[in-house]
Amino acid sequence: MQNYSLADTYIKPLDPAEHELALETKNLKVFYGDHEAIHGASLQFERYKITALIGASGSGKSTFLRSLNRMNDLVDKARVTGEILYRGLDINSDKIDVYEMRRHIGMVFQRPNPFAKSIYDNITFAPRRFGEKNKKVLDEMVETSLKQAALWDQVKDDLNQSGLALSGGQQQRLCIARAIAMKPDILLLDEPASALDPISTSQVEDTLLALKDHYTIIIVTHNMQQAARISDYTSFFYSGTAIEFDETRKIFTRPQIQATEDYVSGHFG
Ligand SMILES: Nc1ncnc2c1ncn2[C@@H]1O[C@H](COP(=O)(O)OP(=O)(O)OP(=O)(O)O)[C@@H](O)[C@H]1O
Repeated sequence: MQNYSLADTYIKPLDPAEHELALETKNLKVFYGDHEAIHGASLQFERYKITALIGASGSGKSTFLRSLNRMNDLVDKARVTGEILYRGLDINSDKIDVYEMRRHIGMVFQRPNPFAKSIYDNITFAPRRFGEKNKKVLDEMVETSLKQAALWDQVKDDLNQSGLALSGGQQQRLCIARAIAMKPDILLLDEPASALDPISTSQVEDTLLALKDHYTIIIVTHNMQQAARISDYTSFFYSGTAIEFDETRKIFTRPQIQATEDYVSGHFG
């Protein structure tokens, strides 16, 4: 594989006067033991937009994404430095209540992972744990989040069926519904469609496009067409560095950096 300079980067700045920011990282580094997997990423994420993180396997996309709601806290030997600014707070600080923060910054994983419970219980599990007991409120929450995840019409007649009885695409939309039941501001998705067939993938993409009205979405994807189809901004990661960040149409038509150009045009390596 050709070696590209990690110093050669282009990160388009988003002027906060014109672009409301939902989240921003400043010099974010992630270490696994002595290995520095992310080399000081400073990226901005605009509110109510979809930002795609692309790059070859091992370039650090998932590591970066996981750090945005401190999932790396759960990874042995992982250490994160730098700032992750959300509503003026650095969520990487020791003073942050991580469980409370994750209500605002939710995550959906690569493989659909519904609980072995009913559809209703999948969605109400976390809200009940956070103290919501009112049946009417919970019912509304189930209906709203299933509607937002474009699953309501398919499951409304049997909310007691097991989440595991749904198709893969439906399970992933149930996981999205479960994540948005907590009304987060930001949804992090790590290759949410990679385990799905093309029809389910397209349904999940439609769901994400519809969710953009209410949520800021940051998505890791290996699928270049998917990034081009659904995202407003794209960041290209190479060897632990956010090499380029710009509007998606620019990344795919006129990238500033050779490594990005080679990656998006399939001439990488
Ligand atoms: N739990 C871990 N422990 C140690 N090293 C890790 C761990 N997770 C990831 N890494 C290392 O960090 C680097 C970035 O990996 P990461 O999984 O973030 O890349 P990625 O771009 O998401 O890859 P993929 O597209 O294959 O998921 C790699 O060198 C990887 O080996």
